[in-house]
Amino acid sequence: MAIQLQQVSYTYAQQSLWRQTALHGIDLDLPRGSIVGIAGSTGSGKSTLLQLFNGILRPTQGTVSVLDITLHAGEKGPKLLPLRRRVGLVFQFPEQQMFAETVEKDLCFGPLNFGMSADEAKERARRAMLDMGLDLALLGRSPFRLSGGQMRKAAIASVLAADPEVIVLDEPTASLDPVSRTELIGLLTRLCRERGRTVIIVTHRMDELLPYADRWVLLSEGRAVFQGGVRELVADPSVLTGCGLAVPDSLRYWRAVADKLGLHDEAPRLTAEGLAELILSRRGGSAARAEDKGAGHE
Ligand SMILES: Nc1ncnc2c1ncn2[C@@H]1O[C@H](COP(=O)(O)OP(=O)(O)OP(=O)(O)O)[C@@H](O)[C@H]1O
Repeated sequence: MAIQLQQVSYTYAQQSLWRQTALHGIDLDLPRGSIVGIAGSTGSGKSTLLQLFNGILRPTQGTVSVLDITLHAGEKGPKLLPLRRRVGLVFQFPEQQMFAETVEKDLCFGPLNFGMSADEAKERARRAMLDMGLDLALLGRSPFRLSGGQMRKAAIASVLAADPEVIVLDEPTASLDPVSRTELIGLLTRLCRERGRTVIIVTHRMDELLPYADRWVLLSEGRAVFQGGVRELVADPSVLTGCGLAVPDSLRYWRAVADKLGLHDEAPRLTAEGLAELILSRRGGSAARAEDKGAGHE
């Protein structure tokens, strides 16, 4: 497993009279080399949960195991640097993680801190910028003189530059244009499928991640009310509405088609292209005629 939580609770402001318990008794198993989507309504505890994964927050109860590092409630110890080296976290608000004078210094910070040479760090920074589709001319600019979308991309690039084994992202596509959103999900999918990285994404846009996620965790009022694959979500979308989420369009379309064509045992097709291909293949002759017509126009 990449990440395991056993009976984890987290309470903010433990020293004061006012306490807010954001997470209650969470058990989680997130497999290595998978893409995991985390969803839940506002205030359900998603950002708090992510911050437990790289030790920014320590559990107030229970145990968090990340790769081979285990953090127990109340424990203080020298485990944070190795953990942060292996688990990169992209914050919900990118300005919370950009702090250096220039974008380049920001992107080099992780690689240098983890022992790379200056040249290696600069090369990593350059590659991460290109992966994120950012102009290299921005390397010399202050992160605070970037547009919202550029800053989000630079914040993601600063995590990718350190090449962590587990990449955790809090609403990474917010403030990105539709093309950049698709490209980012594509890049993260490749990092998972081709390089074995574990990718964990909090999202309010389930539709864009549904075709790629291996597993979903749904949170409601600080509790993990669902853990499973897309087939389970398709079978019972009421788990979504039960925690205040709308059923994503792609799930609704798939259910409508599967009901009509009696395809309940098929793997859900959650992209427009996948669904269209399936419908056409079921219509057989009509599909062939449509192709013939298309060829006739060439
Ligand atoms: N620093 C903090 N101090 C006290 N309470 C906090 C703090 N941060 C979050 N909370 C509370 O913890 C609960 C969970 O917050 P969290 O930010 O984890 O939710 P979320 O699911 O990420 O929400 P959103 O979708 O709005 O980003 C909320 O009730 C919130 O008010």
